[in-house]
Amino acid sequence: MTDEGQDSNHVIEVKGLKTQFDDFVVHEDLDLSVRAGEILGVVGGSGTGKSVLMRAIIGLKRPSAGTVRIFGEDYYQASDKEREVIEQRWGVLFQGGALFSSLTVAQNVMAPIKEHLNLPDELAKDIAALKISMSGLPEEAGARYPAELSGGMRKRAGLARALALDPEIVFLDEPTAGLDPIGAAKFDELIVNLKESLGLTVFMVTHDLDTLHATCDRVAVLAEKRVLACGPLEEVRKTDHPWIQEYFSGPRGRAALAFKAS
Ligand SMILES: Nc1ncnc2c1ncn2[C@@H]1O[C@H](COP(=O)(O)OP(=O)(O)OP(=O)(O)O)[C@@H](O)[C@H]1O
Repeated sequence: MTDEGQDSNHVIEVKGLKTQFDDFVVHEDLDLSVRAGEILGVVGGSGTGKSVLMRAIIGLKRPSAGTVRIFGEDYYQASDKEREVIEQRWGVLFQGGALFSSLTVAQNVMAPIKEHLNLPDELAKDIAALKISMSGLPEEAGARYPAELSGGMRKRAGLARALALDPEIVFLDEPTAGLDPIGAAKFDELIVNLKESLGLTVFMVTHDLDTLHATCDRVAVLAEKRVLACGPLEEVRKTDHPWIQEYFSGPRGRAALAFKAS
């Protein structure tokens, strides 16, 4: 079951995607669309290719077949200049934050601003401070180095950097992995607030069932090299597939559902 169809409201459209490492095929004939303003959660068993899919969409893993359209543009057919324009319209939070360890949080957030926008230092600093605050970090966190932050703070710092250029799409790779349940729930809340206040589209790879319930408008399940089901969680969880049944209706899936209902 997928509810893809044609929709001019799609900001990401992946069609017939094939990715591989030498002879090892990760995705084959994969279709997926992401609608403007939604939070789409991508789930699937370990090694099903969630991260590789995200990397294929953001230009870090060239597909061997298929198309990736972002904002209506064919990303892999675009010129370098066109690609640069597209890339400035998204932000990425990699697992672990991927911050520069030798830079402070503020300098990390300023890095994309300085690289892409020709702004005076003072203005870049003010923008960085705003993004740090939007990500729920105290002002003084800007002066700290990544190693001096807790895991949850590092995620927020990574998010501040992902928001640096006022993106329309944010890609999140397992944003709540490694956070305690309270920290994870707060991060979920932050993502939903940012989506609502900024109109962000969010593409999120996650294993976290509570996050899926708390944040996602739709869920895409990766299995058998493609998107096996995509739609609202209540519909996807009814799909008759062993992994989907195990994942959503196993003990942890039932607990997440009960938590949501409480
Ligand atoms: N650089 C690489 N070279 C070779 N194989 C790779 C590379 N990156 C990923 N793979 C393989 O591609 C497959 C999909 O990897 P990917 O990291 O996307 O899985 P995933 O669904 O995100 O897994 P997990 O939930 O465990 O993080 C895996 O079998 C992995 O070993």
